[in-house]
Amino acid sequence: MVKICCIGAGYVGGPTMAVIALNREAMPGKNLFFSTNVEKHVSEADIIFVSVNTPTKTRGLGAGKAADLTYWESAARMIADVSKSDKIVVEKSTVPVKTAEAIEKILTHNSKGINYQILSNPEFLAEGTAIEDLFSPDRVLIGGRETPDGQRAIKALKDVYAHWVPEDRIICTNLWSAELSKLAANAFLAQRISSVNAMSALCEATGADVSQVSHAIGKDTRIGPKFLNSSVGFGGSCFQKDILNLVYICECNGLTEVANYWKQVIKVNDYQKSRFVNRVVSSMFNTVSGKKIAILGFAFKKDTGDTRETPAIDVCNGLLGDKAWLSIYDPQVTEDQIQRDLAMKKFDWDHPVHLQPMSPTSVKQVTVVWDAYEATKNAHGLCILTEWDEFKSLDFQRIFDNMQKPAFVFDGRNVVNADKLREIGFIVYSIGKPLDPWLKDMPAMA
Ligand SMILES: NC(=O)C1=CN([C@@H]2O[C@H](COP(=O)(O)OP(=O)(O)OC[C@H]3O[C@@H](n4cnc5c(N)ncnc54)[C@H](O)[C@@H]3O)[C@@H](O)[C@H]2O)C=CC1
Ligand SMILES: O=C(O)[C@H]1O[C@H](OP(=O)(O)OP(=O)(O)OC[C@H]2O[C@@H](n3ccc(=O)[nH]c3=O)[C@H](O)[C@@H]2O)[C@H](O)[C@@H](O)[C@@H]1O
Repeated sequence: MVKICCIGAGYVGGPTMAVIALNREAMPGKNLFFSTNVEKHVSEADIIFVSVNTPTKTRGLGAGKAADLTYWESAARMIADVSKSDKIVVEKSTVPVKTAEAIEKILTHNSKGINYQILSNPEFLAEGTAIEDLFSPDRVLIGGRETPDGQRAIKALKDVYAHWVPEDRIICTNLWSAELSKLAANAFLAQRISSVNAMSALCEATGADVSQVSHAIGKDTRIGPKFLNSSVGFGGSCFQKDILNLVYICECNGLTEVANYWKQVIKVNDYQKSRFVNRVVSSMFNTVSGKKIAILGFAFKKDTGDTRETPAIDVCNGLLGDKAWLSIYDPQVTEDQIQRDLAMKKFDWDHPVHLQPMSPTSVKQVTVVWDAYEATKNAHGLCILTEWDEFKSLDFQRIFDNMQKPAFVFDGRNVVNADKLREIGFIVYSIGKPLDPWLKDMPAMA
């Protein structure tokens, strides 16, 4: 029986190993172990997955763009140190194109006669749907060397997935295609959101409604309906990181135009967040200084407590920069996390916790509460930054009664019924929707 070990038990490594284990034995649970004795398990394994962090570099060459492969390299060196038999090493982390070549060099230069085959097997799961995505993936991608040994390694990994994934969904390619396809998939997905968000600004300027536009274009089977929801901006641990990485690789290959093309996806995302902040401030008489503003939702999307690169961080920091007082409510994010996020430097979050900066001093204009009604009490405005279902069924009359007047709602996820809220008396801004008369007269966006 093939023995599998995974280095890195985070969002990707943990669920991936659980699903592989569940699909191999009649008695699931007896074949899945979590251990810190990494040397022992690596030396016993036939196939070693590596799903450690690959954050954006914060210092040195390529800072702010290139992937930091420190954790990957240390995993590879450890594999080289402890291995006594041939190994298949699987890149599960998202890595720059050609990483396999670097890993191969580290392993073979320390090989003691052991044969290593490196495979690229990127992961496409999304958070909140990880188990469904792993059980029923659109595709599994395996890249390897085009040598007989490389092809044998591909077959060995294919056999692992073939326990539950139909064969026609397992795509085998060369190494570089597999590595690049992961970056390309995330870049295309993020590009769709930036495209619809760019349209949202034009919708506001013209009286078009972005939901109607999305619906109309999504009906074209060549475009398709998914991933066309306008928002305050995309977040999450990977879209920005992977596009920056792609941009860096293009630049290193002298492809400036291609790099600039993809950079624009991030620029539009940043524009969308600052556009939202500008809307809030300009609507409220051009100042939010000393005003209480409720923030409903802090996670980067609903059904997760994950705040990595959440647009809420930039929106909150933008409002704090204008001296607002924020009262934040998210059903799954803790006060400690929010305080850390608002004080942390860009990209520091994507390192193992023990390597992150010590607990920062808390931002004093921020309070975190466990109830949307508490958050909105006496507030001048409320901003919806995550599309939690519970925000749709809030008692907005009660909220209105307890807010300062005029009372503003800024819906960054298009979750509330703007007409109903206007009937109650709110001034409502919904991303990409025809503007409230109040907002029409306010200064145009930067
Ligand atoms: N989060 C997601 O939804 C997806 C992430 N990815 C990619 O997968 C990779 C991992 O991402 P996540 O699982 O989200 O990260 P994570 O931060 O949740 O997990 C990584 C884990 O690796 C551990 N680690 C780091 N160095 C180690 C070492 N030398 N030995 C043992 N453990 C070590 C860390 O302590 C951490 O627990 C990244 O490259 C990411 O881009 C790919 C698809 C989806
Ligand atoms: O490489 C990764 O880490 C993963 O990144 C994303 O998954 P994830 O970040 O978990 O979440 P998504 O559902 O893709 O959402 C990302 C962001 O885009 C936003 N979004 C999504 C869809 C949409 O129509 N509009 C929109 O603004 C979400 O609110 C969220 O902030 C991809 O969907 C996964 O395929 C990929 O494996």
